[in-house]
Amino acid sequence: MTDETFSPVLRVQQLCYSTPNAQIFDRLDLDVFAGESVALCGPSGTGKTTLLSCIAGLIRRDEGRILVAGEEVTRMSRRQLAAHRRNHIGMVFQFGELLPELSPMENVALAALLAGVKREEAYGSARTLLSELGISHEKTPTAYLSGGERQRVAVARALITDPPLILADEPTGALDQHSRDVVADILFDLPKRDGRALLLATHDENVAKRADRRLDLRAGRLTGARA
Ligand SMILES: Nc1ncnc2c1ncn2[C@@H]1O[C@H](COP(=O)(O)OP(=O)(O)OP(=O)(O)O)[C@@H](O)[C@H]1O
Repeated sequence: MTDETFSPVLRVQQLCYSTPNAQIFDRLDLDVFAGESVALCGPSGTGKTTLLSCIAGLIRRDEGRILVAGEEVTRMSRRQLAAHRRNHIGMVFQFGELLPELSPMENVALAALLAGVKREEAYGSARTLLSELGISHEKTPTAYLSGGERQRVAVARALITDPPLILADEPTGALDQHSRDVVADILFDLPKRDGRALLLATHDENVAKRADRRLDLRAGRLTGARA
């Protein structure tokens, strides 16, 4: 086995970030490996969304390094970051943010088209993924879908570029119990099935306990571990 086998998909080293009002991260470290799910917990306002945003390169950190799939995103230009993100990071948010006037198929295929995939292949992969996730409303604008359906479309969109890292921010927060279980099943299956790394921020203890490890964000650092 090479060293690469043991390299984390996500490595955060000595991350520091402050807003004008508060220090959000104080030399925070985090590794997430292929095939592993990690729940990111902690009280409201401690910086879970901010951490996911720093990892995705949507917010520039003050100090520290972030590596995704072995590449240091904290050194990339905006353009490099956008390209790297499209191919290496899939993101799922609380309300399954989609383009409401577009169908599930269009929303999902668009992510692939933006990543440079050819039209036929993009639509073919979108159809396969949507069918795997049980979405049959190929032509209905996503505005008319239920919360659970939208969230499953959002998962399909996150997966279409086959990213090694999935970031999920309260992905089940807006759902009823049944949809919550369905979406959690799909997300926690990803590391096991495809060897992806999953980092999921949640307030829901039932969701958090399904992760391989649970980390709590407090006072700018991560604590706690469960194998
Ligand atoms: N652009 C900004 N300018 C100033 N403060 C900000 C900004 N973005 C976030 N914050 C502050 O940073 C802190 C962390 O916010 P964040 O949304 O990351 O917390 P969170 O742990 O995800 O909270 P929740 O669990 O409620 O979603 C909060 O105090 C928030 O008000």
